[in-house]
Amino acid sequence: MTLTSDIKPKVLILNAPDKAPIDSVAKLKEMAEFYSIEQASHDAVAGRIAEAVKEKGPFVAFVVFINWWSRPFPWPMDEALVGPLVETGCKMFSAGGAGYDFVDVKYMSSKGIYYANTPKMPALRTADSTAMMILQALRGSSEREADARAGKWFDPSKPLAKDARCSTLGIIGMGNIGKLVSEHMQHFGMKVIYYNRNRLPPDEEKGAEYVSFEDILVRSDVISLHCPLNEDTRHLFNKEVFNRMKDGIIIVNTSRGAVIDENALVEALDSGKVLRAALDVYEFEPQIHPGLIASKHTTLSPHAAVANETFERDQQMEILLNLESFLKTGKPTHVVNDVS
Ligand SMILES: O=C(O)C(=O)CO
Repeated sequence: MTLTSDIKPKVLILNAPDKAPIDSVAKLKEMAEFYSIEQASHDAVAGRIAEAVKEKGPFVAFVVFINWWSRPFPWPMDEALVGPLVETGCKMFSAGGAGYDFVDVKYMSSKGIYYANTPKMPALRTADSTAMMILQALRGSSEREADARAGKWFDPSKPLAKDARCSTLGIIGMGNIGKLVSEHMQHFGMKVIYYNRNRLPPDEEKGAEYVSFEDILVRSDVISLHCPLNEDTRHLFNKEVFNRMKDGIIIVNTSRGAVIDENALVEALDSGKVLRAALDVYEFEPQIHPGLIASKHTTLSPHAAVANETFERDQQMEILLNLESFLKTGKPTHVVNDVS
């Protein structure tokens, strides 16, 4: 579908793209008429959408410039939220983030609507943070820092830092982020093995070895998660799976918290089966399991792996590119469901 007509199509936005360069917004304002609503809870935003559709609709697209620092989020993006847009012919939704576990993509596909994500913005930022977290966990930096702050000098009776050059990194999920983490950690001398739904073409493996899920469990010294959260990956790491891993494994997660059963992880940390965990994401955000907070063997950050000075600008620009492509060609740049 190409949107060519003298009447400008209407686009509903949630929050303003306040960090994107003015000219990239101005360009789009020439192509479409924008109406905005503000971030709030799911039910409040559902009401605002229904009202906007009634008073200003119909809209061809709905794009969300989420404010990451402000709760509540309006998720899930489901029929109850966007139904009035769908019923009045909206054809494209987009929000920030590589992940889209908060979106009912099945519902959108059944209605022939695109959902477009922003896979480029988080890739390098998350991979950089993951590399830092792998090194922190290998070195036990949280324990050392806690000692230093408590006025204790180096305690060699505590497990010493593991040497990256003698360690194997198992990556679960070899998409954009997994590939960058593999390259980063090979620079530190780690052997990298990976598990993915499908093996990568050889020229994309770049030194990483494709292995079975079982091999990841028994061969890795560190496992880093980079898979999406879906029905197949929810609690992929549970008590039974932790038991099949090497003793003293290190777990790093910058993907989605619910890929791990947090109760099982806390138990595995307490028993020493898991030596350390470095986590950016949690099963019930923004809550962090008290057992993870209490453990001396965790390095924790509040879903901040992507968050640097430029990420909001780049994320907003990626959403605007999705919108621009949709307005020009009828199809956004990064579709997760190709309904064309
Ligand atoms: O890109 C995503 O999906 C994120 O969660 C950013 O941290």
